[in-house]
Amino acid sequence: MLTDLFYGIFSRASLALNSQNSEPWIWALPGLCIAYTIWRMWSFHLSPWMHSAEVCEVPYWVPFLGHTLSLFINAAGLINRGIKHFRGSYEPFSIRVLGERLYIVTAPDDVAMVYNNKVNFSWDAYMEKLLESFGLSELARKVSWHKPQPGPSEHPRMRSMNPQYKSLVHLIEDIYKMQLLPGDKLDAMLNNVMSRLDTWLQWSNLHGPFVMESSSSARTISTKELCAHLITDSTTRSMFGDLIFEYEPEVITNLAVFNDLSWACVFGVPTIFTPKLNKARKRLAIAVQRYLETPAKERTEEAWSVGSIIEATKMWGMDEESRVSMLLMIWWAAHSNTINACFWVLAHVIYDPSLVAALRKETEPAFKNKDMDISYIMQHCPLLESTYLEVLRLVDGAMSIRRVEVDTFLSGKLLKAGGLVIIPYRELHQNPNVWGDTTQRFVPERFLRKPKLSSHSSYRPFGGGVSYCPGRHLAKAEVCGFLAAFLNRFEIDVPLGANGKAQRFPQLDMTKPATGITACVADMDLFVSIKPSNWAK
Ligand code: HEM
Repeated sequence: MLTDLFYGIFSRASLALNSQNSEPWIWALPGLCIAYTIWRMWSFHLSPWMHSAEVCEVPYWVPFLGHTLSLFINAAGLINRGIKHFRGSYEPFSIRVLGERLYIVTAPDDVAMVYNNKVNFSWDAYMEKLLESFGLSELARKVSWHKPQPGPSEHPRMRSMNPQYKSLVHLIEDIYKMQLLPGDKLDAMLNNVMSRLDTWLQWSNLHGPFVMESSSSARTISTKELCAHLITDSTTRSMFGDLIFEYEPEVITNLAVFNDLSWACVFGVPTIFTPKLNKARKRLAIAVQRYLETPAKERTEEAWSVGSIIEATKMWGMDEESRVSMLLMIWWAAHSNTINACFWVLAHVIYDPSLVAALRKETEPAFKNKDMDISYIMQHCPLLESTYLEVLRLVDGAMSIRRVEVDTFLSGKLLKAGGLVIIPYRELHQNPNVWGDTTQRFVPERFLRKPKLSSHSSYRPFGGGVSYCPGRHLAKAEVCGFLAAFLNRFEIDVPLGANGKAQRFPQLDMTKPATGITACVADMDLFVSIKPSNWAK
């Protein structure tokens, strides 16, 4: 009824505004004001009061547009505003983006329920969006969700490769889990990546575009470039071998551009606005295309998962362009977050000399031989692990997305079928009810003092439920191994900046929607001066 009244007043006012006669203006403006006031009263006061079981919406000024701009300009600020608007109750609330309602879930128990109930809250809808954003054709996406049936016409390899006859998307997820969850296949990949990182982090090998200045005894390093270069190189070679670098010598530069701008791809920004991203993507796609055309027997260094995914996409009859897009997506997932994690862990540690000393002491036994002992680092370095978990808590700006399949109550509030649920990690990781009054501070020993926090429902750097990151073990080895080797092999100093003042601690770039660990502001970096440590010379 109120809606009818609102539209009645609104259409009379619009008619008046469109009229040639100037007199109706006198009527039109107050009419519009009244209509607008009624709409605000109804939407944000009366309706929530009358329908108390429904999820309340954060007020906004412009109908339809709602919070669209705020979401893209400062998602964390918007969600924080929502939490404050509902007086820190952490009950589910909603925001409006281009006319659609998005449910924001931040209370630890609600988060656990969304992740655990994969029937009511589906991950597949978001995966479908991701496949589209990465460039899979409509037909390829249809093919990817198709569940094959056993029978005489099935591909001869189907039964051995896909004994449960899952859809291609779910088969690829399984392949990734087999590669990355603890077992022989993870060991093979982890040893491959770590031995490359170990080799890079020797004084005699540490040359590249990340070296800003160099003398025989010291080098100035851009840590941002260093992390990007070493992690991309080691991860990429462990996946595709050296062959991909023959097909595209500028792999590292193009992947850096792709990573920086991947948010635009994930959020479906039209390609006309992203020429730099398109160019980098095209170069990488050509390299992957050539890789796909290379016979399997010549792709001798590839990871088991890469070979399996290439075979599976062929078996499903996916078109070539979509196969390339699928591999690009997997390649991106394998290194983009790890680069940023490495950078932030390094930055937080280097600014704290007593932590540098403590971590050196703790990790030193892993370097008593020439090669780094990664199992020692993974199993016997609790302060390093705690530091890593604490940095992830502070810098992870990603969100999990699920679609509500069936009307479901969370904390007494009704989430309607068809709506999208967003779980924003930053807000989970800053919740003062969980993290106390030091929530904003870097406390390296936090997880050492309270180990249970790492499995708390409000700590989700790797997501949860069906999409719980299978790469978390590899990521931990890469970041912790990288840091331990850097601290043990080099004496490190933070020189003054170009302006003669102390370098500012790098800032998180909160102006772009994050797809994982938040990147550093584009024109900030952390330059360190390094010398070989005495024993490593
Ligand atoms: C610090 C580093 C990393 C972080 C913070 C991270 C974070 C995440 C998160 C939050 C998700 C779940 C997304 C969601 O629920 O919407 C995810 C999924 C995934 N991650 Fe990671 N990740 C990291 C490293 C890696 C690495 C090294 C690999 C592979 C080598 C990897 C492979 C994947 C894959 C394949 C998925 C999708 C899982 C699925 O569809 O079931 N990640 N990651």
